[in-house]
Parts: sequence; structure tokens; C-alpha cells
Amino acid sequence: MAPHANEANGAVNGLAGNNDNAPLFTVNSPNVVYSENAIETKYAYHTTEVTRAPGGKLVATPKAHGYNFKVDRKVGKVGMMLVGWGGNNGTTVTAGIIANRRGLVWDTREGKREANYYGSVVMGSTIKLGTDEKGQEINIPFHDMLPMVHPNDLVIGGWDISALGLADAMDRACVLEPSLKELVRKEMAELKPLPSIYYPDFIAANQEDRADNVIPGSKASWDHVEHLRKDIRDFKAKNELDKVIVLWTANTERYADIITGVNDTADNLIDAIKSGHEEVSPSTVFAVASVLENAPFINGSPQNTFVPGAIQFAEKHGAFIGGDDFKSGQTKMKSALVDFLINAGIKLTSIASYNHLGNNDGKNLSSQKQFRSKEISKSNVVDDMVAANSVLYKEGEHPDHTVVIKYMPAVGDNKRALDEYYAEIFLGGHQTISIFNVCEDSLLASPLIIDLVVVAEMMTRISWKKAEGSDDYKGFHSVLSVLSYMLKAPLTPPGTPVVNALAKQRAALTNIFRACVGLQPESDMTLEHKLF
Ligand SMILES: NC(=O)c1ccc[n+]([C@@H]2O[C@H](COP(=O)([O-])OP(=O)(O)OC[C@H]3O[C@@H](n4cnc5c(N)ncnc54)[C@H](O)[C@@H]3O)[C@@H](O)[C@H]2O)c1
Ligand SMILES: O=P([O-])([O-])O[C@@H]1[C@@H](O)[C@H](O)[C@@H](O)[C@H](O)[C@@H]1O
Repeated sequence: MAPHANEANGAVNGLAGNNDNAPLFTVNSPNVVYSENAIETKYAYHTTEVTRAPGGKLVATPKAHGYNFKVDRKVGKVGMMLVGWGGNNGTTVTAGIIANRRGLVWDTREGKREANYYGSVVMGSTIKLGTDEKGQEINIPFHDMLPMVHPNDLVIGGWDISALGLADAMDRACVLEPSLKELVRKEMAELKPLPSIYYPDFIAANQEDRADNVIPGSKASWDHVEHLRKDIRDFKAKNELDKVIVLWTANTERYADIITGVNDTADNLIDAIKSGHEEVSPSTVFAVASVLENAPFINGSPQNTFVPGAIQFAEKHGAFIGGDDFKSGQTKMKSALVDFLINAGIKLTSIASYNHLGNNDGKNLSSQKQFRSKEISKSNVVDDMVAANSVLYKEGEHPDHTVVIKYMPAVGDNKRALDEYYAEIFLGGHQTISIFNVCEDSLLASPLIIDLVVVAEMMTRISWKKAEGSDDYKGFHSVLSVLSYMLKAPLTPPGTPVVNALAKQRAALTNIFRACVGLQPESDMTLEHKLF
């Protein structure tokens, strides 16, 4: 069986590796109580309330809000069901988990390579826990912050409109080294995608030749919802799972029109599915089925799966949803670089984002309607950073921003991202940053699939209540905006702000997890090194 999470972690800042099932650290505080099943915390959330005063002045008032958090320490047995399992990402993440679970080592032209989870923020990065008596930073593996499922322990299944078994689909994807493929082939060959729903109008016509594994019906129906619900239940029962997370890594769909009376409310959406309305997409049908099975549903693609009715439906059922569109390479870089430039007071005036790729995703995106979904998610990623800087940008002013994607079969999964950032600097000067970024798309996206699933599952075991009053504990809002770091177009609860800046997204994730064990946010002030 897979090594337990803690066993997989190496030494921590010279500390002995955490080689048992006990947590790597405990918090010594009267506000944090550990029991066999739970960690219960009293937490003070500090904010600054700003009010407007005469003459355009502002008044800032510090505020403290008391919350109680409860973390269920029992991880249980977790399943990950991928929609689009036979695709480049689906086969790659599956092979990657098998390789890690078995500790595989394989030959490449550059020598031996061993399985790892590089590119996963949960499995490959660390969080500053605090400082020791010498003032040295103690950084711990992100995965040790809370009791999280280990990806090695995930039970994997899913659907695809292509009947190809995962070994052949892995070959079709052309992502992994032959030497690694041979080591996982036997196990991959035993994995077969379940038939899926296929509504041709939502993805490129060039995908039709793959569709040989479909459930009858070319538009939404309640039979489809019940079929997918049964698939989830059967997978859960067969594998004796405590929980299933469903994640869309199937093709990018065109946007669905938002139509009053069709998908604007939960009730209308359910009626629209039952009446076979042609504007209900497969991904929205998957979302409804997942919500009804209380399986968190995450959208790794850019289409508007979560039409208003789908969000309202998830809220009504207290189920988790998250999305949209993995933030894997070109856009991830953009959300860090734009944050740096604008917060350095450099006036970014244009972003030219071009890329070409030769995988099936690129083939699907060569169709205008599917490209448009991606153009939207790749374009909106700078909005919050620009809007936050009124020194550089007047109301409504923003950099020119163009996104181009071209399908070039020759480069396969090794997407080329070419970007030019053009900015105004001091005294009429300019800065031009030109980037050529080869992103091996599936090897960058697969760790994000793991992060999305591990964090979404963690959120199912975190509850909260206000410190004052007798409220019962409840879950976070149905829309898991805490997943934003892994996503280009973060879905947030209706009416709440979208944050795209990469550093802010990561800080939100790490500090919410710190709060769950009673630790204040990491401020990076290091006053202990300044005030002495
Ligand atoms: N770096 C990345 O790879 C990256 C980053 C961000 C977003 N994405 C998105 O992730 C998705 C998957 O990317 P990929 O490279 O694996 O693409 P892919 O084309 O290799 O895989 C998609 C799979 O989905 C299947 N499929 C299509 N419609 C389906 C349906 N209704 N039900 C079940 N299966 C269906 C296809 O047969 C295919 O096997 C795409 O939407 C892509 O835009 C990828
Ligand atoms: O690298 P990134 O911008 O995060 O995301 C990628 C895009 O650059 C690419 O055009 C698209 O085909 C992939 O699906 C993915 O969206």
C-alpha cells in the first residue's frame, strides 16, 4: 500500500523526517484542542474596516472577528473520478500517481528519473510554520499543514467519450517517456473509462472521431443525470470509498448562453435538463449529478459550466463546486509577472500572449467557439491587479491584452508560449519583457489536478461557526474560491471579488489552513530581526 503522507516527507529543515502517522507538529495554545477525531480552534480574524470621511479622506478601523474552526482528522478512503479520463491530462495524472505509489525509477536520455510530485503546491512546496529559538525559519511540507489525503492513496476512475483503455490512451497522448510507460502499462491497461454523455454542439466537430464510448442521447436529459449519479455511487461502493471528488478534464466546451427561464435559477436548470434543453452542456449535467451525490465537482476547463442555476443548485444542496480552467503555464506566469510589475509601480501598457500547441486540446481549441472560452479565461487574469492600482491606471483604463492560440500538431503536448510585456517606466522610458516558455502542458496540469482534488477533499472536513452565539458548525460556502491558486478564472461566491494575483491566491490558501490550527497569517514582517 502507498506510503503514508508523512512517511513520504523528507527531512524538514534538518529536522528528522516525519516518519510516523502522528502530525508533524502540534500547536501549543489554549485556543487549540486536539482530540482523536478533530482539531478545534478558537481564532481571531483581523481585518481593517475603511470608511469614507469628508474631503475624500478615509478612516481605517482595526476589527477582530471571532471564529471557531473544526477539522475532522479522519481522512478516509478517497476516490477521484475524472471526466475526460482518457485525455492527455487524465492519462498523465493517473500514470504519475501509479509511478509515485510504486516509487518507480526509469531511464531517460538525461539519465535515471524517479517519480515525484513536482509542480504540485501541496506535495512540492513548503509553508513557513514559524521560527526556532535561534530565529531560524522552520518551513514544513505544505501537505503536513493539515491531515490531507495523500495522492498515492487516491482511487482513480472516470469517464471518456473515447473507449480507449488508459494504456492505449497514454500512448495516444504522447506525453510520457517510453521507459516509464512500460513500467505502468500493465496497471494502466486494466483501467477503462466509463461511457460518457456527448452533446456534439458543445465541443469541436473535429472531436467526433473519438466519440465511440457514449451514453445514448445527444442533449441533456434527466436519464443522463441519473446515469452519472449511479456511476458515482457504483464507483464509491465498489471501492469502499468514504468520498468521491469529480473533476472535469474533458475538452473545452463552448459557452452556454445564459437564458432566463432555462439556466438562471436552480429550479429552471433542473426543468431544462428534464425537458432536454439544448443549451445545457455535458459539464453542467456532470455538475448537477455530482452535487446530488454530494461529490465536490471541479471544472478544469474554461467554459461556463457553472451557470447561475448550477451555482444556486450547489448552494441549495450545500455541495462544493470549484473552477475554472487549470492555471498551468503561460497564464500562471502572467498572474505572477503582472502582479510584480504593477506592484512595483511599473505601468504595464500591453500584453501580447501567443501560444501554439499540437495536442488534442489544441485541436479542439482550433474551433472558434471553443477558443473563445479559453480566450476569456486567459484574458481576465489581470483585471484585479490593474483595478487595484489607481496611481497607474485611471478608472476603466487597462493594458492592451491579446491572446492567440494556434494548433500546430508537430509540437504535440509541448506548448510554446510566447509573451511580450510592454511597460512605461520612469521619465518616459519603456521596459519590454519577452518570454519564450515551453510548457509541457500535461506535466504541468496533472499536479494541479492533484492539488485541486486534495484541497477540495480537505475542505469537506473543515467546518466553522462564529465564536459568539450558538450557531452550529457549517461548511465553507459551496463555491470553493480557496482553489483559486490552481485556476485561471477563479469561481467565487456570487458578488464576491475575484483575486488572480498568484501570491495573494497562495497566501489565502496557506493562511486559511494556518487558521484551522489556530495560527495567525504569516506576515513576513520578521520584526524579531528588526527590533532589537
Ligand atoms: N496545461 C493543460 O493541459 C491545461 C491547462 C488548462 C486547462 N486545460 C484544459 O483541460 C482539458 C483537458 O486537457 P487535455 O490536454 O487533457 O485534453 P485532451 O483533449 O487530451 O483530453 C480531453 C478528453 O476529454 C474527452 N471528452 C470530451 N468530451 C467528453 C465528455 N463529454 N465526457 C467525457 N470525456 C469527454 C476526450 O475524448 C479526451 O479524451 C481541456 O479542456 C483543456 O483546455 C488544460
Ligand atoms: O498555460 P496556460 O495559459 O495556463 O494554459 C494553457 C494555454 O496556454 C493553452 O493555450 C491551452 O491550450 C491549454 O489548455 C491551457 O489553457
